[in-house]
Amino acid sequence: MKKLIRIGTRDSELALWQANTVQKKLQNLGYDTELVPVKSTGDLILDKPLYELGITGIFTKTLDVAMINGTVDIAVHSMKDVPTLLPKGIIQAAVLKRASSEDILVTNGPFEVEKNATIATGSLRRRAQWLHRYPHHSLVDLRGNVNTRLQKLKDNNWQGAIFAKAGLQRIDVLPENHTSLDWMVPAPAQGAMVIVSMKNDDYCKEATSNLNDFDSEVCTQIERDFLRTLEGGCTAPIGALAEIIDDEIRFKGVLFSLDGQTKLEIEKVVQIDNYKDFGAECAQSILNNGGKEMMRLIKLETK
Ligand SMILES: NCc1[nH]cc(CCC(=O)O)c1CC(=O)O
Repeated sequence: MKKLIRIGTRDSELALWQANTVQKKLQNLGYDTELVPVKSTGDLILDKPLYELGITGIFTKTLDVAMINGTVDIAVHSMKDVPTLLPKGIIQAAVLKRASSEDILVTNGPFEVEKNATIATGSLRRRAQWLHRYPHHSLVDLRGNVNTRLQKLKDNNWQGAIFAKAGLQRIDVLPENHTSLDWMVPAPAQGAMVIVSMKNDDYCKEATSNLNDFDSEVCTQIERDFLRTLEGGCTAPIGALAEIIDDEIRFKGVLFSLDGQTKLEIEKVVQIDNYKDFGAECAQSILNNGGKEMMRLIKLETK
């Protein structure tokens, strides 16, 4: 029997673009769909850095509740915003083909890294990696959706702000004045969109399975296993990127101290067939080589 699939989404322009994309793909497959935008806590509290709020899943919780209450059937998220442990009863139904995973610096006019500079970002991971490379720079916090952040950059006397390239490309606001930060390790699953559904909803699971991209699923799983094994529910400067090249997966994972001074890093290659425990093993190796102590300090400092 044909059912209406109600697609839950945040109401930012980027979230709506992503949910719209999923809606179109499902409609092309013959499914009936409807978009249901909701406001998330993460979009309402904008005056504090994310890590200070101490809530994981701040962008996804409202939609989890809507799905459990049955007011929406599926939800579309930027996968990097989704906690590594999903609430009971909710499953990852599909990972869409990943876009660019890269971080970029959007600049306010000409910019030379040698000089003193003020760079804006709300992310511990971006902040730590920036300070590791440019210890003489100052960093300021920057929150809000993509358009708000672009506007704040224009309104302030900062030299630049850091963004995920995929987010700017999706809503077509990538400014000309940007530089690629190919040395920065992205957030686990950056650039990937995920659809979640209820575990017992066979109709939606079947419908959305058509949208899954296996390579993106494998790479994001490795990155998120790495994250889950390292952080155990807290927020830390962690980057991870897995890429499939021929029949191999190349992985790079990093853990930084909050001030960016200490960096633990792993780079490893694995055959695709052996990907299952790979992310967790890479994290274990970091934990055994100084990572445990570093995570303990990060937890103390972000409390
Ligand atoms: N936390 C905000 C967020 N979540 C997903 C994206 C961009 C899209 C993506 O990475 O998939 C962004 C914006 C940014 O980091 O600049």
